[in-house]
Amino acid sequence: MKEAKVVLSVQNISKTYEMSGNRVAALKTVSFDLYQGEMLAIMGTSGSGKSTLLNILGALDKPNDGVISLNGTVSDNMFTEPHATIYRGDNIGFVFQSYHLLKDLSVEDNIALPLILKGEEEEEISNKVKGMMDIVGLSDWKNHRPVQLSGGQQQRVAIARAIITSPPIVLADEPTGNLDYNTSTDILGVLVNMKEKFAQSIIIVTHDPYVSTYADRVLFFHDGEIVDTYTCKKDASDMDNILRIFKQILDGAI
Ligand SMILES: Nc1ncnc2c1ncn2[C@@H]1O[C@H](COP(=O)(O)OP(=O)(O)OP(=O)(O)O)[C@@H](O)[C@H]1O
Repeated sequence: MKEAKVVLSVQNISKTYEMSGNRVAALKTVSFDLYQGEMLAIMGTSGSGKSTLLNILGALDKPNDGVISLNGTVSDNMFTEPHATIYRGDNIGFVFQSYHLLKDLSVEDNIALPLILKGEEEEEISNKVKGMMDIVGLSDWKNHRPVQLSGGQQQRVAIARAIITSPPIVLADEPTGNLDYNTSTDILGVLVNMKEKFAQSIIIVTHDPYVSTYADRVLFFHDGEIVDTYTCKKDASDMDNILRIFKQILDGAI
C-alpha cells in the first residue's frame, strides 16, 4: 500500500454544527490519505463524526476548516454548486444502507441512470449496463423492479449503479447494515471484486468489525477525532485486533 498513489488527501478537516445556540464539534482537524485501490473502513462510537465525514467527502456538506485534495489538486469550489454536483458526478459513487433505488425503474434502468444523466449514447449505455449486470450477477433480473428483489440483490443493483460511471472513489455508508451474515459476505465480496477489477478506492463506514476485516486499513473515530488506525494483516488475527481496539475506545481506554 505504501507505494500506491494517494487519490484523496484529507487535511485538518473540521466541522461544527450549531443548533439552538449549542455548538457540536462533529469533526476536529481530521487528516488522512486514501490510496488508489484501497478499501478503508471507518469505525467509531455513535456520534463520532463518521457520517459527517462521508457527507463532506461526497461534497454533500461543507467543512468549516481544512482542505481536501483529489489527485494532488485542491478544488476551491468543491462545496459550492454547480461544482459540487460535477465533483460528485465525476468522482464519487454512493452506496447506502437502504439502497436508495428508484422503485418504478427496472434493475437495468436503475443501473443506467447515472449514464443517462451524463448524456451518454444509448448504445454505449446498453453495452455498459449489460457488462455490469453480468459482473454483479443480475442479468436474469434485468426487468425486475426493486421490490421484486432480495436485500442482497438490491444492494448489488446499488453497487452497480454506484460504479457504472467508473468513479475513482466509492463512499459506502453501512452497506451491509440491513443484510444477514451470508448476504453481507456476498456483498463485501462484490465490493472487493470491484475494487480489484477497477482499482477504485472505497471508504466504508461500518459498526461491524467483521465488515472491517475486509478493509485494508481501519480508522477508528471517537468524539470527532481519529483515535487509532489498524492495518489489516488479512489473517484470522484481524477480527480480534479490531474488536480489541473498538472495545478499548468504548471503555474509554483510548
Ligand atoms: N445536521 C446536523 N445538525 C446538528 N448536529 C449534527 C448534524 N449532523 C450531525 N450532528 C452532530 O454531529 C455529531 C456527529 O454526528 P454523525 O452523524 O457524523 O456521527 P456518526 O458517527 O455517523 O454517528 P452514528 O454512528 O450514530 O450514525 C453528533 O453529535 C451529531 O449529533
